[in-house]
Amino acid sequence: MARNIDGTEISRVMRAEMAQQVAELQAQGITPGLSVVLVGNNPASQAYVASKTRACEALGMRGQTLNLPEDVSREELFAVIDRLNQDPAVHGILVQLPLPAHLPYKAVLEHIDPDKDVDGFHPRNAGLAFVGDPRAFIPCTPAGILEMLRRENVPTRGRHVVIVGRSLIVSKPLASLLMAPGPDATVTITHRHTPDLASFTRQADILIVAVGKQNLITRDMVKPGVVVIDVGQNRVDDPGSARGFRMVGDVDFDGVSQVAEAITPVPGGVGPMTITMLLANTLQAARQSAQARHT
Ligand SMILES: Nc1nc(=O)c2c([nH]1)NC[C@@H]1CN(c3ccc(C(=O)N[C@@H](CCC(=O)O)C(=O)O)cc3)C=[N+]21
Repeated sequence: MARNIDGTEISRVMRAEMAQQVAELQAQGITPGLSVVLVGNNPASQAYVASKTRACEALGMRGQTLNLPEDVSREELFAVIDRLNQDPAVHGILVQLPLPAHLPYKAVLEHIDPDKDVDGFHPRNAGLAFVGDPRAFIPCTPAGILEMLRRENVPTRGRHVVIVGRSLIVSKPLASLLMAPGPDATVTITHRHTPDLASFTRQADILIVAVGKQNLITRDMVKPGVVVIDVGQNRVDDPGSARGFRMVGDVDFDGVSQVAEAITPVPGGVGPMTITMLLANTLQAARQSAQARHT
């Protein structure tokens, strides 16, 4: 039976460490602040944004949400971002994705000051991360997965990591981080056009799944002893539960647990770690802005 990798518990430890660092900054007169821009009223996005700002406040940081109407124009959204870019009390800016179709999300992400881009989605940060420059903000989900592997003593050197999915937000930065000196993994990325997915996933020493499809990975598709990281966040109807739904990942947890060495649950795995790394990036942004003012 697989060991559970508990993202909630790792997050609790990391957030306690960070609360201490926030207190130290506050003693210097700096309160780290995150502003989240939410366009429209998608219930899942509203829930994620609320948990991000709540996590900020629990650490003694400022968490602010700017909720803009679904039909906001590109110019109005840019003006809001300009204002946050210029506000010295705002250290981190996050524009919640996905955006409505009429808004060009790449141009929007490029409009954020790269020094406040705590998501790490601005091309400058993506490029810095790609070349291994420590000044980059690392996207929160990849950073959270690396931190989990490190803290759970999962070796990566020379191991075959198979990543299912090719997203800009998770898979591409994660592949580049895992193959870099340090982690030293051998990395394969598969995606919707990869024939015979199982022939790849069965080779994985570490299998990372970031697609958004319930039960994509079943027990027959993994090698005994594999470490499985499930990035999926899928809602399934559950009329008996308080919210009317429950969260599941992309992996058939019960089946794959029979053969895996370790596995991250959903909820309580990668999700909380993503939020923890967002807090870490906001703290880093606040520290760097303090340093910039002293030089
Ligand atoms: N600019 C931007 N940055 C993001 O980082 C970003 C985004 N847009 N858009 C959407 C995705 C999704 N995402 C999640 C983070 C944590 C949980 C999380 O903590 N989930 C809980 C369960 C949540 C529940 O039960 O409702 C868990 O896995 O334990 C979920 C989803 C960040 N995203």
